[in-house]
Amino acid sequence: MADYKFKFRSYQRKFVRSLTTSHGNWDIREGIILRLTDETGKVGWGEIAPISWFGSETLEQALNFCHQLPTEITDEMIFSISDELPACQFGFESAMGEVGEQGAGSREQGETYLTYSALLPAGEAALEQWETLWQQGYRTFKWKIGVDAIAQELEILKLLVHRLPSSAKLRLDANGGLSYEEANLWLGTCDRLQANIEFIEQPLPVEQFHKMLELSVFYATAIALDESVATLKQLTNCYAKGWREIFVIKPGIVGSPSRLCKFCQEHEIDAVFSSVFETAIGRQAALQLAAALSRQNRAVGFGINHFFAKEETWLQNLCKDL
Ligand SMILES: O=C(O)CCC(=O)c1ccccc1C(=O)O
Ligand SMILES: [Mg+2]
Repeated sequence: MADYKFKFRSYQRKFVRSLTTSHGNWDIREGIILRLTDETGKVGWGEIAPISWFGSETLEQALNFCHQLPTEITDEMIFSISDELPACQFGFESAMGEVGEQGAGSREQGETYLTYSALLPAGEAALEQWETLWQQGYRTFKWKIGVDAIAQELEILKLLVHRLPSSAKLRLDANGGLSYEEANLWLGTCDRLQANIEFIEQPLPVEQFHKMLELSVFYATAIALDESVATLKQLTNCYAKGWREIFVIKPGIVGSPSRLCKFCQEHEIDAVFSSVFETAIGRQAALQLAAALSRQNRAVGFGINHFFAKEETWLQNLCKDL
């Protein structure tokens, strides 16, 4: 049983280009950095980076939770954080894990074996951007769909597939923004293209799970659930209802890392780990989980650095002040 001194601070970070999805534009990432210090003075950092439009708690709920905690907390308190606050479960539990770690370096290891998927800008800009990312070494790309008119997007897809080297893999992410007819059109097109389309991510809204299950049987192109499995409770539910294609796991919002590990060890799911646009603190903890739990060589969706300015020192300054 350990006691920790607890401190936190909220942050705001502007994207250099907005993240455009079928939900609209996202321009500023807001989150919370937290610090736990044990009796011996060992420090662990954690990050709470909710995405409420995706199914996690809101930043306000996370801040309220942090404010009502005492300045001294125990691991019991951390393990009893409500399932309604999945991003908080991740932030506190990963900070606690860091305090308990054996020494620097141990956590860096697994990450070197991961391959990364780069997020392309939505729309036509993808046709230009992929090349820079290819030169940086990326071989898997993700493009957002369901943003513009479908006819226009299907044209861009054909151009993109034509231009990408044949060894590249492409993921299409609809963020739940397609109608059933559009989903059929996308999946049918992907089946016919005979290109390296790795999967279509979350074609339909969360409520239409059974339709996605049908589509996953009907088409050869794989489907990955994302919004449908945003939290561990949803993930467990979709698995129980028979989902056996791909699961996108965003460690930053899925909930308790230890319960996620337990689930992944009990069920051999095909998982793709993905970023929530967290800072280096959350990213480190998320990638550690990805390295431990990834199977089937799925690239992790953490190739998102080009959405932020380079050489950012604000995080170090924030940590120094905390
Ligand atoms: O998964 C990736 O490759 C990049 C991350 C990403 O797309 C994303 C980032 C923040 C919020 C939602 C999403 C998403 O997958 O829909
Ligand atoms: Mg997605």
